[in-house]
Amino acid sequence: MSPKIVEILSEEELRRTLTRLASQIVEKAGDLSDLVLVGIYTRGVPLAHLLGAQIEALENISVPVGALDITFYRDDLDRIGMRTPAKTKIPFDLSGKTVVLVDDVIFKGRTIRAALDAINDYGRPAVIRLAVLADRGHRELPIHPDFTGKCLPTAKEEQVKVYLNEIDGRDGIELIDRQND
Ligand SMILES: O=P(O)(O)OC[C@H]1O[C@H](OP(=O)(O)OP(=O)(O)O)[C@H](O)[C@@H]1O
Ligand SMILES: O=c1cc[nH]c(=O)[nH]1
Repeated sequence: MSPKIVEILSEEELRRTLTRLASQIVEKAGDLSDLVLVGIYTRGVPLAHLLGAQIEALENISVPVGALDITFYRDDLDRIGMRTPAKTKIPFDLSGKTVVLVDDVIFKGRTIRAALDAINDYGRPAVIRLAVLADRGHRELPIHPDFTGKCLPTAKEEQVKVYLNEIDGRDGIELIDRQND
């Protein structure tokens, strides 16, 4: 049987959600000249650029955007083995900055735990916040987003899939249930 797929956010809803997240970040970030966005590969990176563009449109200020590869900081690297080389691009010092980490989905929280570890290599930010497009619950660590696009109660075996035009050729979020697959 094919998996059951339910649309959670349409293209339009996803873009509207990004606009809201950008406004919330602006509202809470304090001095915008200290704000930097760091997207986590894979889809956190285009999301961080989209949020940066929205903030620029709202506030007429250019926010630095970096890209973080957390692969080497995962707590299961032994099990999954070495994958691709690090692609991190943070060509600015994070010391004293307000860093907003950006990812598409938060689930167990282990990716963000690794990201906090990785960020240490690029300076000591004044503050680190977390923005995600979808929070599907089931955390295994005490990590919670500060900015959430969509809170999505899910079953553990379901999958939340974010599609972004920049990578997937379309925008949207789907909930996928492979139980009867
Ligand atoms: O909270 P967690 O349980 O750590 O899960 C969340 C992470 O899982 C997905 O990444 P994935 O590892 O699938 O890699 P990808 O982004 O490169 O597809 C997602 O993009 C988050 O980064
Ligand atoms: O459902 C999930 C779980 C982790 N990461 C995702 O992108 N989706």
